[in-house]
Amino acid sequence: MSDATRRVAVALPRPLPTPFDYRLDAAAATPPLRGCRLRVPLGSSEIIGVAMDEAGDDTGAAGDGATTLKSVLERIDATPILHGELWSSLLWLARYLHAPIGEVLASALPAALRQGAALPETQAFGWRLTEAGHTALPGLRAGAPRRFAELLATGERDEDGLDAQHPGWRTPARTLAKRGLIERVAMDAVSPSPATSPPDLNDEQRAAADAISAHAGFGVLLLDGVTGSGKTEVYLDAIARTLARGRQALVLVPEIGLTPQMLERFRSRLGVPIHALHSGLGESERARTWTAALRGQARVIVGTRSAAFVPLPEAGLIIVDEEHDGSYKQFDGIRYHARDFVIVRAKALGVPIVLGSATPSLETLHNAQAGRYTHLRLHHRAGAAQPPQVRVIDVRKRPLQSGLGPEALAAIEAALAAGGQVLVFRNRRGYAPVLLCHDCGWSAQCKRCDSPMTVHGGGRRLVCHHCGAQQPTPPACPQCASLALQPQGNGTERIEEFLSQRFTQVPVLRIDRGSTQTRDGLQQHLDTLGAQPGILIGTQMLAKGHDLPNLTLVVVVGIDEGLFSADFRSGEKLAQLLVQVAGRAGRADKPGTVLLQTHHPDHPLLQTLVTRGYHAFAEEELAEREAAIFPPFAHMALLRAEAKDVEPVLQFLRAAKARVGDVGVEVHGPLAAPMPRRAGYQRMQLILSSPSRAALQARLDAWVPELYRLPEARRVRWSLDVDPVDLY
Ligand SMILES: Nc1ncnc2c1ncn2[C@@H]1O[C@H](COP(=O)(O)OP(=O)(O)OP(=O)(O)O)[C@@H](O)[C@H]1O
Ligand SMILES: [Zn+2]
Repeated sequence: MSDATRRVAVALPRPLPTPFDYRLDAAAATPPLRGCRLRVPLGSSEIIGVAMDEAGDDTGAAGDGATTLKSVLERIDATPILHGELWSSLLWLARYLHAPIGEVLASALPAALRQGAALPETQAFGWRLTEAGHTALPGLRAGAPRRFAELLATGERDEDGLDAQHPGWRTPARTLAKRGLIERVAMDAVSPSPATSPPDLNDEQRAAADAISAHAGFGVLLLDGVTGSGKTEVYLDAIARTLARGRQALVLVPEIGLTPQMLERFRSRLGVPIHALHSGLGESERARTWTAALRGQARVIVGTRSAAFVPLPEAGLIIVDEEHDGSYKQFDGIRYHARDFVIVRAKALGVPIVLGSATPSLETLHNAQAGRYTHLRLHHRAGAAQPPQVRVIDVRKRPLQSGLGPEALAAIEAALAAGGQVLVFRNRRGYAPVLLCHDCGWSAQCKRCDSPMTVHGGGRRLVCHHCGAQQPTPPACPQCASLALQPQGNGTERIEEFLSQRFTQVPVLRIDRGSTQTRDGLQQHLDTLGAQPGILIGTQMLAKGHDLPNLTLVVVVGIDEGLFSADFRSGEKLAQLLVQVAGRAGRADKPGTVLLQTHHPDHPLLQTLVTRGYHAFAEEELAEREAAIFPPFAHMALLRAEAKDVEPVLQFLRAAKARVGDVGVEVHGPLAAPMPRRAGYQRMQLILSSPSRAALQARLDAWVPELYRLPEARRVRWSLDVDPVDLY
């Protein structure tokens, strides 16, 4: 190797335990190199990796191995795109999850950058009314140009926001610009121009907002406020103050919480462009937002799980809304928890982080009780709204029609007659959960999963919700040829069918993943309903984040299966869901009622929740978890493995188990996964558990590298999940 080359370790987006070494021309190796993307050969193809360090001297390897090192094909970035706090936090994440560093670094990058695209142009432009425009506005003829001018009169608008919220804005803009009534401006040249002013915060909101702003450095604050208590107003106040200090704010929201309405509320209140990051965006838009954050141009970033990876060079505040939400955990690939990761980032950045929820996770409540988090409470609904009245309805021996009892039907009728809207909540998509032969007992099972197929399309189709397999409903029973095939139980489709026949005078809308593919679709649905009386039937898509002022009745059906699930977190999840759904009712001046239909009216979870509330439930649940030594009183890691046959899975997990050792960590398994077969794969797992996070981490440090070397590992697909949220 000549003097003109250097050696560099490159992290590749592959399940490899360590980076690979490559050669790099000295001319291309000038620092700063660490955190720059490099195009390198791998096997017979090319791949984008990230330089792990400044290029080193290659003399140590000269002569022997060095000649076999392949050369870097291209250095993509002149300066690092991953550096500073984000770099060190990602390294921490890879160590904590015991995940390949190259995969962790790659998942922090938007797909376009991961594939080697150059950093995009990020200068944002917007439009504003000129002085001539202000003068001319009252005299403009009615029409699109006037409407656009009126919009700009409420404040400058950035082009991205216009594209998203006012498609078709360019034509009227051209007309107005020609007459000198509006002008195009670089967005960082404009000062915040809020179009709406905040309500007067009540005392609890004020105290919470002040407590957040009083935090100069790192601190975790739990904003624990009942549904409709005005948590969003507290966030907005804290973000406005962050912007005034010249700092960036990052807001994480659950997957279904990021609606155009929510973005518009932020934009109009804060008066700056809001940079949204979610899976509905195109790749180039995501890369642009990420890069704008890297350059400090994006001041407010609102995004779902993966927004936890945006660079924050001028960070001032991080907020996690609905911190208990399951969508913050990534379920495949790099299994990070966005909330937990941004807590680590906030600490490294030295900024406060707010975790908001009406139903905080038990982990978070436990941390607050231990004094690690500041606990801020909002006990009351904001404005004039009252808490909803919750009633448990015993439906044992009662006649049910598509799952609805007489009390629920009477209540729906009364609510509609009074001009209100009704939400019927059922957390099952499709027509019916099972297709059963009434003559021989046969039921339709997925061929590839240990699960029944769900009936869809009014009974015409069978769909597996686990692997996506589909088929037409058989005309007769495949086992006994009888024609007595009956859909059993009720999904949202069937409830919709029944209610739309029964209440013909009002709109009946079903909102679930089947009927509503996009966030905007959901909003369009809600817009068609407007304020008129009507019925919404929904899954958990409708459980949160929506403010429907006329919603006065919520009926919850089919919760009983959740009461008896084996998963240790199922009680917590059910309680959170019930409280969040109930929280949709009576959010404005009309009082709300919630009916919980059940065959188990005396179940302790329901009793505690209804008579004493979520926090009393959480206390009891925490006591049980402590007694059983479950999280948050223990820390877990799950080793999952799957293959077409069960034998190699067992061999791998047994070999892995034999190498754990027994210091400070308990190992359970190999156990079948709760769904032992899925999409044709046999699935099993080992559970590692320890009261000490440090002890568990120390064990994993030694153990995981060994797993890569096990010969048995080659015959299975395996993955490690640190802090699993469910055991599937
Ligand atoms: N101080 C206030 N005075 C009057 N109205 C308020 C005040 N704060 C909030 N509101 C209104 O109360 C409603 C609920 O507020 P917000 O959406 O902020 O609640 P939230 O706690 O985030 O709700 P959830 O967790 O249930 O989604 C909104 O319509 C909001 O405009
Ligand atoms: Zn299946």
